[in-house]
Amino acid sequence: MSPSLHALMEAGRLPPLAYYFADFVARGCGQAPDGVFALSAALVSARNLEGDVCIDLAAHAGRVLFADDSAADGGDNADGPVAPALSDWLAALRDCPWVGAPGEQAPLILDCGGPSAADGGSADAPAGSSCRLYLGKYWHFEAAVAAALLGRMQPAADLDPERLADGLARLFPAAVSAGAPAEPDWQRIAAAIAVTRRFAVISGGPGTGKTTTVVKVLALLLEQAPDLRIALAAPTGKAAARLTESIGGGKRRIAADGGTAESVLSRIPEQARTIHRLLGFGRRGAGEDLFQHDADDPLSVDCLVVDEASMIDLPLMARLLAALPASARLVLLGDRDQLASVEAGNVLGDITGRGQPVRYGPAQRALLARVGAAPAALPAAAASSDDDGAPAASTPTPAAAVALLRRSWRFGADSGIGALARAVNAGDGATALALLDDDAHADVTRLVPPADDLHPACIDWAVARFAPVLDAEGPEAALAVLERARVLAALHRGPYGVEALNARIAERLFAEYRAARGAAPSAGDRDGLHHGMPVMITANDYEVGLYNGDVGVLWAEAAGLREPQAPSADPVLRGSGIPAPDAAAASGTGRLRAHFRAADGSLRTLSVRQLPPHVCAYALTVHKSQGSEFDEVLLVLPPEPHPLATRELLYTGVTRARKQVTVHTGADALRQASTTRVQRASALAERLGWPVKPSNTGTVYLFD
Ligand SMILES: Nc1ncnc2c1ncn2[C@@H]1O[C@H](COP(=O)(O)OP(=O)(O)OP(=O)(O)O)[C@@H](O)[C@H]1O
Repeated sequence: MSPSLHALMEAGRLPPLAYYFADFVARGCGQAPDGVFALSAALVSARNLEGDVCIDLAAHAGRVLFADDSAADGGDNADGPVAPALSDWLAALRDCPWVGAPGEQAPLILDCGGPSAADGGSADAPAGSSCRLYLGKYWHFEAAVAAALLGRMQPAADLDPERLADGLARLFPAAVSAGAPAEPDWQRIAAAIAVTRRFAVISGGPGTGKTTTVVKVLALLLEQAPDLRIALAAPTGKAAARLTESIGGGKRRIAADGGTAESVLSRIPEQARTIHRLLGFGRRGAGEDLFQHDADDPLSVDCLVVDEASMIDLPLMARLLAALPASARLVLLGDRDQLASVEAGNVLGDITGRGQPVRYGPAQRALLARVGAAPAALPAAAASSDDDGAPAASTPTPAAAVALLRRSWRFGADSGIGALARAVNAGDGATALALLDDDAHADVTRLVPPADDLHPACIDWAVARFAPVLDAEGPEAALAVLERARVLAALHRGPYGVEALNARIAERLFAEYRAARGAAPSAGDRDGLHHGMPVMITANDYEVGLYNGDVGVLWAEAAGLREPQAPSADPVLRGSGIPAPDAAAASGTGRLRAHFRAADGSLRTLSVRQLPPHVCAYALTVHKSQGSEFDEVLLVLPPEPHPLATRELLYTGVTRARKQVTVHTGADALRQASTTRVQRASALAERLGWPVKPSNTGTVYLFD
């Protein structure tokens, strides 16, 4: 007999949230607690927590669910519940009043309207093979995002093509921005797409010039419409700060080149905000983020630019689009090959076709040629032979809104990081391994882990980079030191996870500080916090104004020392490697305060008692590192292949490094990660009109 949902939860194979949701809805509509409906609800909820927007029933029908990943048989554990055959499953779901049809309000929604990723959309697939089951509100999020984007897919009206062609020629002079003679100027093409369309995505790897291009896009738009109201946003405070900095840099470069009038440049804003701040301080209602701006109170903007779009999850994208007036332009910047958002969805990946080649039809190519942005014949990557004979596209395909930047200006031909990122992105584990192991590239190295433990050099690496934080002159300088290097890991738990890494790094730093000075660094009065420690916020706090992913540093006001104490008996504090502060001793030292860099670059200071939920951040998960870059990165993967160590994770981790990356990995683990792709179930790509295909190779980048 297969275990009950309750037993699965107790065994850690079903998240409690998924169990309680399934139990609640099954009871609510009078279904058996372990019946098909409860099982379906538990599966949808559990998959949603893992990032899927829906489940494709055909992909699960007849299979063991909630298999034990840690089982010796590799997870194919026969004692899990088995999903019904597809036809039985559909009949049971259709029989249940709490399973709604598309558009209805219900806890679960069954949508059999689209093609299925599981069967590749073949015409002779069995009936029902295209059925997806959603948590009700996620169906509505997905439908709303698709509708809002499809509503913006037509080319922009009211453009002066001659003025645009002139502006493109000024801002993208061929000698500067085209690379090798045969290579099209992708930045110019991207700019032309973004200006001529109401919705555009500019996707590219690190240093491919996304921000450089978008500043020129804004200049071109302002040359067309001087009163355009522009807003800049990013998903995290860190990403917003970087966007602010890059936009400022881009404006200065244009000013130096004289590409446009000073009066135009002065109207390009530099200040980027977090999406949460842009939408207005919200509150949490019924477990959801609610914002001031929505469809009833839309944003006062004509053009919104959002950076790091790969980090935007489906619910946030739905809320952002709801608050954006239908007439406003939207330009998304990001890297479609990076990891998807932490929460459910792979919005940028879906919008850009899940790694499929981007092919422009005749209408798009004619438009680009008209504004002088397309060479007479775009190469195969941009123009497909199979659309040559197609009728002029009256229905725009989503590819028309997507521009891929393929040349990195940051990583030259001799850059190991660039070559490594390219190899990983192409799924070429053998080349990636060779790059890490040969001596030709000093900027990429590998630490070969011992069989069953972390290589001790990992902790040495971190201590060498973080010890200077404790000697910094103040919190500003400490943040600057912290921003230079980071340990990134694939996992949370176990010897290779961020929890253990943080504990070991903190313990060593603490011990070395005490050995050198005869006193421990100042500690806070809770949670093992101490002077010089980086912290990352893990939940949005609208009142305090700190958001998930923000990183700050704890700093004792009068960089205080106190007497060493015995290690804590408290398991939480013991886990952090920090002795428990005794209140009297702590009060005699400098008071610990937390400092964060605001989006405008200034420092925000608050007491540790005001800190929203947070974790120690010497080591971060790769997911949490999105939107940040560091000079040096140590990327810790488990020595053996692991399902969470994927190509997207490896690529994202490697490309967080600007100057040096060290990868802690076994050879098989690296090869396997390079070929394992993240597949999140969703129908957004198909809703937007992309053909149903599993994602294939990542974007290929050209280097100097
Ligand atoms: N066409 C170009 N010619 C010369 N240098 C360029 C060009 N485009 C971008 N660069 C330079 O490359 C660097 C990266 O550009 P930019 O910041 O715009 O890239 P990005 O894709 O936004 O980077 P990030 O990975 O930080 O998001 C900048 O120093 C910029 O000046």
